[in-house]
Amino acid sequence: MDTPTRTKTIEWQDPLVGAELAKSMSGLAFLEALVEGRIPPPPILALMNLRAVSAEFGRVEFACTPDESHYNPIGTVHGGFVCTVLDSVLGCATQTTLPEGQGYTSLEIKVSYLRPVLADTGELRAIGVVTKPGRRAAFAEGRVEDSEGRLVATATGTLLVFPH
Ligand SMILES: CC(C)(COP(=O)(O)OP(=O)(O)OC[C@H]1O[C@@H](n2cnc3c(N)ncnc32)[C@H](O)[C@@H]1OP(=O)(O)O)[C@@H](O)C(=O)NCCC(=O)NCCSC(=O)Cc1ccccc1
Repeated sequence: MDTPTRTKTIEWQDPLVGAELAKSMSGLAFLEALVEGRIPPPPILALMNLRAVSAEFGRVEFACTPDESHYNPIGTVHGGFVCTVLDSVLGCATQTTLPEGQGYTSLEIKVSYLRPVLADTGELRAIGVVTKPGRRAAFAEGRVEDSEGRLVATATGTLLVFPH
């Protein structure tokens, strides 16, 4: 079938610069620097129109604007997009609780998709909160809301904490 091709251009910076800087900063200092644009944002943020809005100990807020390029074959934004947003805020909320020298990675995430996201949904707000920080495991929860404050998705997750 001959349908018109649509394109978009993504620009990003070397992701290893920020990853290296993270090793010599507390997690909160790193997230504050990301919010204030003092470190190069990881490429996934550009790919997903995602940005870090605020960070405090145990809590982060991100914003993103999905578009048609994020669609699945059933005419809505792919569930993996919303899951990735939630994985990001759960991870970054956990990072804010970590001292310098501690790293983390996601172990598992459970997402509930409450409302579909469409190309005209507009900006989404994602909030991640640490339910319980830990020396070895952290537990976090998150939610995504649309611009009218309607709940779009929720998640809970577990993260592994380890020395860099
Ligand atoms: C439909 C349901 C699952 C259940 O809804 P119900 O139990 O009936 O609850 P309720 O009546 O309270 O409605 C609540 C809200 O639900 C929406 N809505 C409901 N019915 C329709 C409808 N007929 N048409 C359109 N929208 C409908 C509507 O916004 C409504 O809000 P409102 O009250 O108007 O403000 C809903 O929770 C939902 O859409 N979740 C998101 C799922 C999702 O996006 N998953 C990820 C994408 S899948 C993927 O990517 C995987 C894949 C990959 C590759 C290839 C293939 C697949």
